Amino acid sequence: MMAAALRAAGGRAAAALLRRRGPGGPPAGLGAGPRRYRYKEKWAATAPRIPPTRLALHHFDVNYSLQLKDLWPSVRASLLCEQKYGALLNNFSAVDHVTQELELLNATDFVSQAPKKALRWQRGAAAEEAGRGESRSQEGSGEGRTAMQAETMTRAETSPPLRPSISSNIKCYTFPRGDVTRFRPARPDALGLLDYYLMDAASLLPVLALNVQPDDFVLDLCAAPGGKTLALLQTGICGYLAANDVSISRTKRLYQILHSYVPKVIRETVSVTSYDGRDWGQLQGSTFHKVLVDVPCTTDRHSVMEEENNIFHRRRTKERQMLPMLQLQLLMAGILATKPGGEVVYSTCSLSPLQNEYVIERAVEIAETEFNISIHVEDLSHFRTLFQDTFSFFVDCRLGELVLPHLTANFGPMYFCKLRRM
Ligand SMILES: C[S@@+](CC[C@H](N)C(=O)[O-])C[C@H]1O[C@@H](n2cnc3c(N)ncnc32)[C@H](O)[C@@H]1O
Repeated sequence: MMAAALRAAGGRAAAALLRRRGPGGPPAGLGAGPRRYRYKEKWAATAPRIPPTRLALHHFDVNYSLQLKDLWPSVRASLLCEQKYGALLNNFSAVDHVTQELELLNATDFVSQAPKKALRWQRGAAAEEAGRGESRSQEGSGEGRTAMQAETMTRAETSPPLRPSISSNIKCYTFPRGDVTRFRPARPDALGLLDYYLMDAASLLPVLALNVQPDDFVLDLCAAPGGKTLALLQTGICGYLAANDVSISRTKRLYQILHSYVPKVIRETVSVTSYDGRDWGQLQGSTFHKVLVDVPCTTDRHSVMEEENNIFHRRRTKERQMLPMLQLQLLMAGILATKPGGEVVYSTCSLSPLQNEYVIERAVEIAETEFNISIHVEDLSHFRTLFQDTFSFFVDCRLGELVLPHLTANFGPMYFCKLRRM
């Protein structure tokens, strides 16, 4: 029975996976253990339980090695190592000296650093261009050449900043590449509001991609436990913020986070609901300037590390297989909730193309054919330039951007893609 299951599960990789016995693994004897402990297939009443983390890893070995090729072994190792966090500063907290404290530890705000780095990048490109111009016009006077270079440099400095205009109000500190220092737990101020929120720093990228503008009506369709809702509130410019999540228990955690980080007057402006997000398009269609659709997914890092609440548990197979459908329905609802001209950011914390790019492609197609809505997939490739010092990006996405876990920058996975409703 086990041998048949192994064959069905995909042969060599599964066998290799099962040879190594990890914590909570199947009984000894599946692999190279002493002969007397070997599992006697014909005597066993039930097949040994393979832990969901092991099933997840096997599933990823089979699928992601095809997608990521040579990159997979290092991404795999990173998924199995301690992840890095970022400290999202709470602008509502009155704790003093947090930034000084973090900077003394050598942490930097990767959000505010990005435009500076982009400017340096633009200057570098301009200098290169000026250098090329110089070698083209050998005959120009020294003075003339300097003036031309200066003009090119000034143009670079005054040229519009790389899109998006990164919201300067969001501040998130991270330690440099290769530095695995941990942040201390958050501390309360005199009113009990915590000074920062620890989160996967890559989770901020979908919020930054949303590029909230003053007075925007914003919908966070799958909001709990609330890290991204909190980041949206840190911009301080939402005209109206609706935070929805179908799960009542997770919505309670969202309330707790709002309570721990946001003053009452601001909290009360957030509309928290527990609808099935798939119905939202019909409830409040064409209403929002910006919609975040941060869908349930295989949460790849969690799936290889935690047995509890693991979507690779055998009893959740059907639910897992149905995820791309649920994701598509949620994205469609998000598109329908957006005003014409408004924007949707879709995100997952999975590497799976089936949950990422295929969902986008299907949604664009369905919007066009069934709702007569044309969608433009926005280019976010400048994120790779802006944030290359902090995150490792996969360069081969067709649509959207994907942060790959890396041993020196162990954030993600995080896929995000921005759509404009025309
Ligand atoms: C990836 S989590 C969201 C994380 C959240 N955005 C954050 O940053 O903290 C996905 C969420 O989708 C919610 N969800 C699942 N199905 C849903 C549905 N049909 N409608 C709305 N929310 C749903 C889950 O309860 C879960 O909280």
